[in-house]
Order: sequence, then structure tokens, then C-alpha cells
Amino acid sequence: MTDSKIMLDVSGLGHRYGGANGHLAIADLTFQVRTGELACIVGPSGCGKSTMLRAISGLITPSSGEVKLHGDPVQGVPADLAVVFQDYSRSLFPWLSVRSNVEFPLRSRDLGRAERRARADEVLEWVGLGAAAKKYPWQLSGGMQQRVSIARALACRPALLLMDEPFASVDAQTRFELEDLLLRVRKQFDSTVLLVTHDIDESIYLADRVLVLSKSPASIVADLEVPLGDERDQITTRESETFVQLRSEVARLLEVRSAQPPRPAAAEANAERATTKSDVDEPPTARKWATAEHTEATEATQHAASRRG
Ligand SMILES: Nc1ncnc2c1ncn2[C@@H]1O[C@H](COP(=O)(O)OP(=O)(O)OP(=O)(O)O)[C@@H](O)[C@H]1O
Repeated sequence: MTDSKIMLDVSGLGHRYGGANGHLAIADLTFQVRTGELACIVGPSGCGKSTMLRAISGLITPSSGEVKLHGDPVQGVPADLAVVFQDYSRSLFPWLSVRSNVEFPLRSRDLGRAERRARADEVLEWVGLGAAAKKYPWQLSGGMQQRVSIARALACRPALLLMDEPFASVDAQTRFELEDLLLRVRKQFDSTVLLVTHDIDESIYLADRVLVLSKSPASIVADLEVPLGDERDQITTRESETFVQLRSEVARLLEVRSAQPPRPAAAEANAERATTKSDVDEPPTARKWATAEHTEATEATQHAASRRG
């Protein structure tokens, strides 16, 4: 990968909360995201995904390592970076109209009122909310509110869009719609995206690359290319052989690294046979696991959002 193609360069990133004897949340994360790439990070609950995003976005100063955005070290929140959080109800201002919410971060930029409005209206059209510009967030469904959050992030024309479990608080049907929306706007705005999710299928469906994290303290255990092409749809893509194979591979990595307790060496041979069979037959087991963890994740992320706020 040549330097000019690297948008985000994360090197040896580590963070310990509470000083030298505190809790080590992430340890030695090293990866890069290329310009124009959509990379997904998937990892077990509590492994340090939000901590990693906070460090990358400059919201916290990491204990070790370095983050560079198009070659410049991140110190504080960069102007050309936007974050979409899971909890749209906390990140939108209920007393502002949809259009004003989208315009809000543009107020601190050197843009005239007409330009701000034009940008807001453009991105609202793109997320299918052109007709809702004058409404208030509380008059919209959850999925529509998350579309507003996405529009607000895109209005800033960020070099890098960070998304922290952005579709975890909506129902399954809306989740599919928002995933497809992200694929469309990503193409339209030529965005570089780093998205964190618990959902193995979602990570593969969306990504050019999937990075798999270990349990806490997080480190990267696999970096997988997703050769599914640009044209994806919720039915045929998810049924394709490549998709199913990748799902098994990620599920296996997560199960082996996170969900299974260490076993005595004597049991290893039998367990190995059983693991191989269940890996082939039961990728849904890991999906079930991911879903079960999801409820806990929702609470944890809301908690994290309140700490942030
Ligand atoms: N401000 C904080 N102070 C102390 N410990 C923290 C703080 N924020 C997070 N942690 C701890 O760091 C670890 C990683 O938390 P983090 O929220 O980054 O994980 P996560 O992978 O995003 O979790 P989830 O999947 O549940 O959203 C957890 O053990 C958490 O309790």
C-alpha cells in the first residue's frame, strides 16, 4: 500500500483507563484504511471497539501509539472527520428541525447561510429525507432519525467517516435499508468509512475489508479482504458462496478467540474434531452469540455515549 493511498494509519495504538494500574482496554492496534475504502471492525462485546474509535477520533488521548489521518498526527478532533454513534436519540437536538440539525456542525465552518442550507438539503435528499427537512427528530421513526445523523455527518464532507454500531438500535428491516443507504451514499460521496459492528453478516455485507478483534484488551487477529464486488444486495449477496465462507471464517475467529474457555490439552483432540464439525454446520451459532451480546452492547454503548456527552 503506497502512502498516498492511506487515509488512516493506526500504529501501536493502546489505551489504559485510570493510569498505570488501571484497565487496559486496547493493546497495540496496528492497521491502515485506504482512501475510498469501507473497512468494518467486528469484535466481541466490551473488547474495546468504542475506546478505539474514541482514540482515532481524537476524543481521548491514547496511552500509547499513534493515529495519523492523511499523514497528519491526530491531536484533538480533526475538522475533516465525522462520527455517527449508535444512539441517534442522544446525538440529535430535539429542539432543532431536521435541517437545522444537519446544518449545525457547519455553523463553525467558514460557510455562508445559503451554502449551509444547500449542503443540508443535498444530503437530506440523498438519505431520502428531503420532505422531512422542517420536521423535528421526535416526529420521525428511529430509522429516519439515524438517517438524519448520517446526513449530518456527510454534510461536513468528512475525509473519514467513523461509525460506532450505527444500525444497532433499529429493527432488522430498517437495518437492511440503512445498510443499503450507506453503500449508496458511500459511492455518491466517495467516502472513506471505518464502521464498528457486532454483526458478522453486516460487517461482510458492507465491507471491502473486515478486521477481526480479539477479546479485551483488543488486538487485531485477522484482516480479511471481502471480494464481493461493488454491486451488493441483501438476498443474493448474502446467499453467495464467498459470503457464506467469510461468515464461517469470521465466526470461527470470534468463537475460538472469544467465546470458548481454555481447554485442557488432553481434551484438545476430541474438541478439535467437534469444533471443525460445528464450524462447518453452525455458523448461525456465532450469529446467535452476536445477537445475545447485542443487548448488552446497546446498554454499554449508551453508557459510553452518556460519558461522552
Ligand atoms: N471511561 C472509562 N473508564 C474506565 N473503563 C472504561 C471506560 N470506558 C470503557 N471502559 C472499559 O474498557 C473496556 C472496553 O470498553 P469499550 O466501550 O471500548 O468496549 P466495546 O467493545 O465498545 O464495548 P461494547 O461492544 O459493549 O460496545 C470495557 O471493559 C469498559 O468497561
